[in-house]
Amino acid sequence: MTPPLNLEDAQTRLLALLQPLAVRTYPVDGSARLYVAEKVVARRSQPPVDLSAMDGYATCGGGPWFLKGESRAGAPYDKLLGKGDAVRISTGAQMPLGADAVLLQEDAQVEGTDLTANAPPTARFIRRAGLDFASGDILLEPGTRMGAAQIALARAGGCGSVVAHERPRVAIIECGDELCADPQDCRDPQIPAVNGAMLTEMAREAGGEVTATAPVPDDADALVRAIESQAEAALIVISGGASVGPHDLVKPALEAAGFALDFWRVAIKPGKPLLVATRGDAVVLGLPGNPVSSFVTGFLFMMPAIRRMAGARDCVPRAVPLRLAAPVPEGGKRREFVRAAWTGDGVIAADVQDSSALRPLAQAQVLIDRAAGADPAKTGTFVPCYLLESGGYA
Ligand SMILES: Nc1nc2c(c(=O)[nH]1)N[C@H]1C(S)=C(S)[C@@H](COP(=O)(O)OP(=O)(O)OC[C@H]3O[C@@H](n4cnc5c(N)ncnc54)[C@H](O)[C@@H]3O)O[C@H]1N2
Ligand code: MOO
Repeated sequence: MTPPLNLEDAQTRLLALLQPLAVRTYPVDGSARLYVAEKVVARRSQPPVDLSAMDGYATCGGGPWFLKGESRAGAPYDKLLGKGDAVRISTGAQMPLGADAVLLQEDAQVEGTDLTANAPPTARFIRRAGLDFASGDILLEPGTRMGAAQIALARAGGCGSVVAHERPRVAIIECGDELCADPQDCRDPQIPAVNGAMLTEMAREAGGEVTATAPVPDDADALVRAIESQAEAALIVISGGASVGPHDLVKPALEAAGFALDFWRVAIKPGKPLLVATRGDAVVLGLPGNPVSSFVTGFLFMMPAIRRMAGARDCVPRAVPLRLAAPVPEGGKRREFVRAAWTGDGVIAADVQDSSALRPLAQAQVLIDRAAGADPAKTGTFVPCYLLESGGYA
């Protein structure tokens, strides 16, 4: 048996098997979780003209001023202001020609058409044309993930569509005789199947278009049939049966279906018995069945694999240093991904780190990356952490 790979080598091997998918044009409003394949370029400037950043008065020169009219958002005042002139102005309304400052409404005194100030007007409240971007600027680089802010930016730039990679088709197969599809109708010794639903969410978050099958029994033929039925998928993810027991059938089933093993086992905890196999262009990712092992390997391997096919610039999660709010013991034999909760004061590792324990996982905001054999770390130490809500994709 070859020794387990280290994490980065295993991720590199998996990603090298996959290519970004074809590109097409998508309406910008439907582009969430896609990765742009071509630069998104501004077709207009933002703001297109100088605007007021506050409600108040656009003024020209020192006061007092004579109020000549109003500039509202969408309805500008279209005459030139001379010294001593002012107009009422709203946030987002165009600065009239000749105006050089904005007087805050709170600092203004108005009597009829006479305006005086308790504090001087300032040019700081003018939002200059092109402050955000100018026409022709690159708004989004290829490989950027479309999300709420990116959709807003592309729209602001006058773009109605983006060119992005197709969503990778991902098939998720969970296996085990003990698994029951309906969590409400599950009698001992059956257990509710959780990994399929969990990995489906994670795969969608990474940009995949997911098909999940009902749990497959621990039977090599049934598993082969399930794999063959998903032959259209760019990535087949199998959860469970990846270990060494007599009912751990994934490896033999894959061999029977003509897949070649690329690698098996990675030196991480949880998640050691991960496997990758290929047949032609088809790639199978076999994740260990313990739910937390499936989650962690889904996070470290499945999501990056999907991002790679979806054309992401950065595929693997990125760690950020966070402060320990409680000490952690020395690292074990394998590099460990420790479930931890974020408090205002820092991160606290959960007491229970068993790879079957879903409660500490669901209460965690981060995974602390603990090197094998790391020294014990005290409160206040900064440790590398992966943020779970963003899929570790910063
Ligand atoms: N002799 C050895 N035994 C084990 C080793 C080893 O090296 N030598 N590795 C252990 C490690 S580490 C892991 S992780 C597990 C992974 O095993 P499998 O991938 O074969 O997973 P299963 O045996 O199928 O299931 C493990 C556990 O998780 C539950 N499970 C599985 N799938 C689901 C699901 N979809 N939803 C909910 N729960 C699920 C299953 O009932 C088991 O309790 O192997 C160790 N053993
Ligand atoms: O690697 Mo297993 O995932 O330790 O439980």
